[in-house]
Amino acid sequence: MDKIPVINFSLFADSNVRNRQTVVKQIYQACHEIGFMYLQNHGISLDLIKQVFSKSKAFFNLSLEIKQQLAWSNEFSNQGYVGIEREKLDANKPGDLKEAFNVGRKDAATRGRDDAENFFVSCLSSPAKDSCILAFYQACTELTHRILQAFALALQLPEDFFITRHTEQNHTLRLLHYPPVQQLPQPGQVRAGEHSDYGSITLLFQDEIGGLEIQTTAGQWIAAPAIPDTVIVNTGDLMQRWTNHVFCSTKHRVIIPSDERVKQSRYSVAFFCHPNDDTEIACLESCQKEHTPIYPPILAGEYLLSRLRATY
Ligand SMILES: O=C(O)CCC(=O)C(=O)O
Ligand SMILES: [Fe+2]
Repeated sequence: MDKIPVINFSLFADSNVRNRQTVVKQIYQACHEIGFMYLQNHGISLDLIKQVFSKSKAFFNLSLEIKQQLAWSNEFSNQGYVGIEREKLDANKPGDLKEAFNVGRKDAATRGRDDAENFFVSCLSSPAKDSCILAFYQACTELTHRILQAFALALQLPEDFFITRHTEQNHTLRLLHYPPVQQLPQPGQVRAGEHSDYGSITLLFQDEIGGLEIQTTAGQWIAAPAIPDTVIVNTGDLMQRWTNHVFCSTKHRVIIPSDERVKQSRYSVAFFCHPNDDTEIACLESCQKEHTPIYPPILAGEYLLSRLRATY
């Protein structure tokens, strides 16, 4: 598959079992062959998405000083502001030309929140305090649950198999801003370095600027432009481990536009869906037909921490 499929997700809620089964098959094929898809009729209100983008713009417009008061401080909470060039999604390349703000739901005590972060939570300018951002977090959680249901059916598992392992809301909602590129980038520097995502599924909403590319199994980079009224869904590394590569976690990156758009900001919003920390990610039985387990079992929480440590 060298094209990202567009799937009408409303049919998954259809009372007609055949229609439902058709969507499940399309999702299986997309995850198996390319690891990315566009979902139409995903159920998240366009108005809410617009509001989130405008809150994001307002936040990134704040002074660096204010944003730094909300700085990301450790991989345990994985929350807060990440400045330009701080993160290297591709560890071998210069830092990414982007800034980000991570919003999580994780209970403070279980992730060892320190005093600085208590300050962050109480800070009024924090998007993590915003009701529209929290409503969006909830809407994304619900959408990922419906997708996880389809995944379970696609893999011949009980319908609630993945949902019951995603109850802690360990997910991270990430606002992203790629500022206009005014200076010559360092060699190999891009807006977001080549990487695959760490968790089970990612939802991605983007503006019209473009630059997102994904790598096909043949090694070719193809553009993944915004398609109105759709959300991009991709499978992450934990899902790839769980399914023994039946579902693939595909490399992607955000390049610097080679035209006038280089002078414009790009905004996107990603929702990284993660299993409960104590979920053992061990190769699913229904995924052992083609080959024996590729990876040893690992706990989801430990895996995520190791990946975050490697990128900051
Ligand atoms: O901004 C985008 O379009 C992609 C961002 C991304 O891949 C990520 O943050 O993992
Ligand atoms: Fe990504």
